[in-house]
Amino acid sequence: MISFRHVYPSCFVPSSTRRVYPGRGVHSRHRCGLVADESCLFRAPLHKRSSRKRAVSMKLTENWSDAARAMESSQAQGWMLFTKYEGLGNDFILIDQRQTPWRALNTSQAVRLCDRHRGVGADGVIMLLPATSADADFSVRILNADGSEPEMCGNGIRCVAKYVVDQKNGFRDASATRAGNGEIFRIETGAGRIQPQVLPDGRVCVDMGLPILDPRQIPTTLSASQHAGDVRAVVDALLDVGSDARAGKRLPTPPAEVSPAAGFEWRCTAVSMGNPHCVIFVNKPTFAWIDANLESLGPLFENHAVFPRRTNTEFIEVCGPRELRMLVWERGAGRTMACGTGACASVVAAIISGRIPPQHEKTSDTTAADNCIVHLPGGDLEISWSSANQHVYMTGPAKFVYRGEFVL
Ligand SMILES: N[C@@H](CCC[C@H](N)C(=O)O)C(=O)O
Repeated sequence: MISFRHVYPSCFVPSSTRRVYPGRGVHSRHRCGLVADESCLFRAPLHKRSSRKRAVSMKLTENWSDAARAMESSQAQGWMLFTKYEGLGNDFILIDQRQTPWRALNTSQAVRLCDRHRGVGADGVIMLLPATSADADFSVRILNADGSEPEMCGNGIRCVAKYVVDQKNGFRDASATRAGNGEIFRIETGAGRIQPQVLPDGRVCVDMGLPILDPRQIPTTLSASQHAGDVRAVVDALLDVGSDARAGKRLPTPPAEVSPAAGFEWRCTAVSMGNPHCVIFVNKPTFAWIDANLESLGPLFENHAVFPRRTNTEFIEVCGPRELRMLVWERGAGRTMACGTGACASVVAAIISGRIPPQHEKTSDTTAADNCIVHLPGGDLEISWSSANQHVYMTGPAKFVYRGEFVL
């Protein structure tokens, strides 16, 4: 027996007082907030024009076989089933098209679905699709909240792996921490094959592959300044952001203790984890100032001319010998509570720039790695950079939020 819990009115927050970070559950201006203790069906017709039609109708069910039947008949009428997952508050609408091919979402449909006021609300949409080669289990296509298509998404891959494990169990207890049996999934992404594994403690460890440091492949027009192993990398390159009059007007004057106060010259280390990242190391007061001004500052980095495919930007305070604190402005999604590829890129940047001493030389010992904890607004990620195969591994949680269906 599934019990349901109304979250209205606690989730009904007037837009003027809404928190910067969106809620993890059903979150809407409409009186629709309803979260099940174990699971919840949420039916959201996303009509373009009439705001009245946008009102969300709930469809409650007491068991999952009823739900599955209801979903099947709904699909025949054009309703599409989705499942919402979150990894440290970075939230995604998963659409499983492995068995039931459906047309791919286009940019404007993804934008409408991700809209936190008029849609379901998420940082991105992830479509699970059949594999295109024999050495993969399935593939994913990812869309950012602005409809653009990134190559990779670390938190999203953890969510997808957890989804596949929960789905095998019919989503019973999906919202509880469900132990994995260590099965490794081989997932094709725009950044190559990525391998997540759901661990016995329910967290997901992802082999994120090799970091890319060659500026042409990131891509950035910033010049490589330093050797990192065999390649030349962009390390602490000078980047002018916010000093021109138009940009300057949008930024409040930083207090004296803020490090880039002189002309807004930032030091940037560029790393790709399949998608581009610009990592900026700052001191504690600067970190606080950036947090207060991220909405003005973030787009200036994201759209800077030196990043021809735009960039994700991480602001990092080194807060311990092997600990980083991170704020992120994501390409195509803005401020998010966490970014898995960003945390991996930041650890690589901290090591190649000498801010974190490497623990190991290259070795054939597969257990040797440089380990680091990254504190993000949504929680912590464990990142380790293997000294044996130079792959980066990311470990963190992924949680079921609710299931629902939409028509577009
Ligand atoms: N949040 C993600 C990254 C999603 C893609 C990114 N916005 C991009 O455009 O590259 C993560 O956890 O890695």
